[in-house]
Amino acid sequence: MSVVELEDVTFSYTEVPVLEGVDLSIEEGEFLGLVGPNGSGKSTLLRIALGLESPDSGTAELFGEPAEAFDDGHRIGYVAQGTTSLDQSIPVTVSEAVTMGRFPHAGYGRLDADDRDAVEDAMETVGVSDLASRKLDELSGGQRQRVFIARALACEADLLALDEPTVGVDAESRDAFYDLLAELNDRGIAIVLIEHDIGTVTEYATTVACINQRVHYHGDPEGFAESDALADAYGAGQRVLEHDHSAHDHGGDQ
Ligand SMILES: Nc1ncnc2c1ncn2[C@@H]1O[C@H](COP(=O)(O)OP(=O)(O)OP(=O)(O)O)[C@@H](O)[C@H]1O
Repeated sequence: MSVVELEDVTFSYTEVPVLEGVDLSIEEGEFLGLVGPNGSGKSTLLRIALGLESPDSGTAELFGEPAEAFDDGHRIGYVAQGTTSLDQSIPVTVSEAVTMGRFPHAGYGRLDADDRDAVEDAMETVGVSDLASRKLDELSGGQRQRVFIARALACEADLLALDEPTVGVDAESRDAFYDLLAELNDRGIAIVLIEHDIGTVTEYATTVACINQRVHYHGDPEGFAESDALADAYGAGQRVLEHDHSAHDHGGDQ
């Protein structure tokens, strides 16, 4: 069973079509990098895949169920666009935020020792244990990002969906964050990542989809670098490949 399955999806907000005839799937254990120019429909596609928006025509399924009716929300960790650059006060500590992720497993009742262990393990995995009592608004964008991932881990999410998660995050934290994603993917968590830096996508993702209203490429990162999809989707002549992906394979074997 696919984690995500989109078939012939068409969508528009106004009379201008945003997505047309989009077929795309994410399989268990896959790390899909979703790229495309500004305004090409990436966030919209992700929102449709997660059941947050309904297609005008076509179908969207999550774990084999219609995405819109999917009610096992704890199986998905979604980090929406702009999450790192929150500027409002968030009077919640790191440990409270991660604990919230555990509530579905405790039936929204009292957390037992196993639940508390799961919360500790999740904070440990992403390296935020020493920040447990800090408030979210006292953290850097990169640290806050890790907390969102820890919450998804405490949830035992099967899919992490991340929409430009490292905007506003410094380069070092950014690399560490993507290394963490690769590690989680190696443990079997499916990942879909929207990211503008194509070098990062081809370095970390196991599959790449390039969209601009329709799917211009869907396949392995190596094939993407050699295909005409970049020029097709972005317009000829635009230089978007920034790194040599072949030098940075994270060792995933999907
Ligand atoms: N709520 C909305 N109402 C009307 N138009 C919208 C809305 N949200 C997005 N759009 C338009 O739909 C198109 C696709 O937007 P979307 O955010 O999906 O693209 P994107 O590829 O994620 O863009 P970016 O890379 O710039 O974040 C854009 O032209 C955008 O202006």
